[in-house]
Amino acid sequence: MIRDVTANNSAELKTAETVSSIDVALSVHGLRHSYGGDAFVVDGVSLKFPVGSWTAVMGPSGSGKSTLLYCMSGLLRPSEGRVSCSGTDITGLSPDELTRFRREHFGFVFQGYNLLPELTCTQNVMLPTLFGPAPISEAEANEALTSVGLDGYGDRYPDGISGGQSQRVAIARALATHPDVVFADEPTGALDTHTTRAVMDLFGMVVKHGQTLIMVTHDPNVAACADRVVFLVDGRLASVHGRMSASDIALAFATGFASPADATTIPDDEVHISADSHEGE
Ligand SMILES: Nc1ncnc2c1ncn2[C@@H]1O[C@H](COP(=O)(O)OP(=O)(O)OP(=O)(O)O)[C@@H](O)[C@H]1O
Repeated sequence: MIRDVTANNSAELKTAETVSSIDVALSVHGLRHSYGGDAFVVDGVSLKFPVGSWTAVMGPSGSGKSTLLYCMSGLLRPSEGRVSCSGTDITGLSPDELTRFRREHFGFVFQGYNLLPELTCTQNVMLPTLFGPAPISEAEANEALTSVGLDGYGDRYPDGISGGQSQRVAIARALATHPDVVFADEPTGALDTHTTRAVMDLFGMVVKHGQTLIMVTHDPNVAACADRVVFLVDGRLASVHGRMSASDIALAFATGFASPADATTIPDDEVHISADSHEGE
């Protein structure tokens, strides 16, 4: 059953608390983005992401998922609205400040891995930190590779490893600086089912360690691993759910995202999430 994350019956309230009463890693208010002209591809999104939560952003092709992710992560400056992280409104930062902030607080995992072929796996993990104030050592990069199951792969080059291993290098690179928030855009889009499962297990570990994960995906099985599923339609929040099964997610797609009886559209700031969503994992 799709769980209504704003359900107001008492049983639900016992296991849920408002995000406003727990630590928030990232907060987005009134986000709108246009690539030019009057059309907003992200149109008035407000959400809060609790520390240590895992959110899947889903919706039809072209609904603005990637644009939302890029605006939230400071890769794209939104046309309107605020994005706050650790008490900083990142939409108010200068380009240099924003680059620094991203480097210190955010990690990124993309479908295409974005590994440089001329560099070894270790060097790829180290690379983003080399331009900042706290470059990581070779040993730290290798430790990050070990944490994603790639012990001994440091000297290999990207063209000598599989797609799944490449994605794990990309995840090691994203995690090496211990970012507060990891943004992932279709992180399993190019992976087979087995490797997808391994990447989801890794993400589960990341979240258990208190990092916050925000992931765009088309895959109901992948989204079913998240604590919360957010559906975007035409740049707007269609509905926000707690943990969903893959079949309920598929049903939501089939019925237009908000039709299932207990799905809900969340008002601006009042997003509820299960307080015990990682228990028993
Ligand atoms: N750089 C850009 N310039 C102009 N329009 C863009 C740009 N990037 C995306 N768009 C448009 O913005 C809309 C939303 O795109 P976006 O990639 O955010 O959607 P999406 O939901 O992630 O799509 P998909 O699931 O197909 O990846 C689309 O109509 C797209 O064509």
